[in-house]
Amino acid sequence: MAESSGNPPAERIGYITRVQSFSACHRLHSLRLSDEENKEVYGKCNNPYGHGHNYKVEVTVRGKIDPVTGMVMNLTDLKRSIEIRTFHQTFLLSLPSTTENLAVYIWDNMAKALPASLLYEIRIHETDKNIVVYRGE
Ligand SMILES: Nc1nc2c(c(=O)[nH]1)N=C([C@H](O)[C@H](O)COP(=O)(O)OP(=O)(O)OP(=O)(O)O)CN2
Ligand SMILES: [Zn+2]
Repeated sequence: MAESSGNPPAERIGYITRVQSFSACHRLHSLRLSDEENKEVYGKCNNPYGHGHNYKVEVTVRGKIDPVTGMVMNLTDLKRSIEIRTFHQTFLLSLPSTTENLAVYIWDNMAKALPASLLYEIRIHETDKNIVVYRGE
């Protein structure tokens, strides 16, 4: 890539994303609702036998593109952080296993693994049509 001469380039902000897939079975159920209320709220997804999804999780970090390395962060390091922090643990079932709660859970784990303020977004594809985004708010 050609480099221009003159003033140094302005600070550039980039977003980089690593995708991780996994399969899991779940049942939507809240311990704070009665059996009847659970059926009412979650419908077929409250079936006691559960059902499975092929989840696709996108972890996006946001940061300055280092002028020397050309990277926001090394994607190989991001990959390792995701593998270590996120998917070798069991999702706590004290909460309903919605994709929203899963996104918050993954956010909280990734926040422990990444440099402060880099983590930008967790995006989960529960199915091709159901997508949840969490940005730590
Ligand atoms: N706000 C949320 N709503 C629902 C969630 C969730 O995580 N957050 N999850 C589900 C279920 O997990 C369910 O598996 C999804 O059901 P559905 O949308 O019916 O998905 P299908 O693939 O069966 O739908 P098709 O459109 O027929 O392909 C429900 N709600
Ligand atoms: Zn489901």
